[in-house]
Amino acid sequence: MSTETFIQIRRDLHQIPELGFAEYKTQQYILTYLATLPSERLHIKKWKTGLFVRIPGTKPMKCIGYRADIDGLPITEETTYPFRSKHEGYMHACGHDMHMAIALGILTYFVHHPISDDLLFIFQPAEESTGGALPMLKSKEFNTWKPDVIFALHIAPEYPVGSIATRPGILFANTSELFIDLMGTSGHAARPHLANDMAIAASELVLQLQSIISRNIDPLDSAVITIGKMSVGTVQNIISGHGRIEGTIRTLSLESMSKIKSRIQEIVKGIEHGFACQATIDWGVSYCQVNNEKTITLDFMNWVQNHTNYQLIECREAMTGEDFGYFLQEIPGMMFWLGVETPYSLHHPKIEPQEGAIKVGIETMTQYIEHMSNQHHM
Ligand SMILES: CC(=O)N[C@@H](CCC[C@H](N)C(=O)O)C(=O)O
Repeated sequence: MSTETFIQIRRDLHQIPELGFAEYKTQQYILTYLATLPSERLHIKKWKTGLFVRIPGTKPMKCIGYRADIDGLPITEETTYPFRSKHEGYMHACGHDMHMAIALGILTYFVHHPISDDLLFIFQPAEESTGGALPMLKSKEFNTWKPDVIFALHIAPEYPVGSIATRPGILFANTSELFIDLMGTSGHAARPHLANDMAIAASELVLQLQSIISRNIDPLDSAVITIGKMSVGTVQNIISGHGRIEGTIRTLSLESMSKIKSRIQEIVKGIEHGFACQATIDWGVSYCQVNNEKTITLDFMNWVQNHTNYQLIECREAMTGEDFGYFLQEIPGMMFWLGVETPYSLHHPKIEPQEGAIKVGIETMTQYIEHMSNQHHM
């Protein structure tokens, strides 16, 4: 099967982005594609809007897992593509369309080229929001087919096509969402002394939160607090009695995560006192860090360097989050960045990953899986 097939698959999937646990068309698209492959080689289990696909090996000694995330983002697309999203307000802006096309390319190769070991492909919902990895990992379906080793990749706008970047140990950060509601008293814009304005309290809170990273965290231990959304008020001449900020916390250590959370609680208490308002904090969803298993990662890195024409980059940790970290807590394995060079970042409405990377992803993983399987059958 040629790479063009998987480029087309990526373009088809690009047009139907769906949010976490609502990936109905995406799941159906993958199932329809799988139905074109020899059915005796495939065992398929649906899990919510995701899928597990197992390819039995000829003489299995282990099961090798490969995971692709499948959800899109609530972003209005601004690319120049003729195959833009048909779902207004939603976009594959984090490359999950590429991830799925590559996974289907690897899967298709092994349907036609059997290896000794069993393979498990995981099409995982909701990476961008509430996290599909943890419940998928706990599911009966997963546990009957649990792999012994697991891999995944993520596209990387900052690296050239033909490059692969990774490192042993932490690759992606710990994350926690952050939602804070502030309750004051609304009122007439001309009578501020009779109201309690949460626009001022929320603004002050956002600024104070920024001091945590610079003043409370060890400068050698990176952390991020980003407030991505702030909402107050209804119209310009009504004082807002409610303010809400929504953000995310990223840390490389769990100590920094708990330090940040306790500082946020203290600062929010200060805002309550200072502005005579009531506040609630909701920590939302947390992801654990992506911690690449050392031996497997070094073997993969050596193999890329010595057996492919691709460029291996030993990269630094990133403050991005990935619930693939939960798979790596239970199963040894690793994740890597796949270069797709584009000037726009992940989650940008204009991001156009270079499709040449699809071939790189498929070739790298098919050949490495074959190497891994042969190595242990000698
Ligand atoms: C690869 C990537 O961009 N992942 C997301 C996932 C984080 C979701 C999480 N619920 C949060 O925002 O805290 C990211 O934003 O890094």
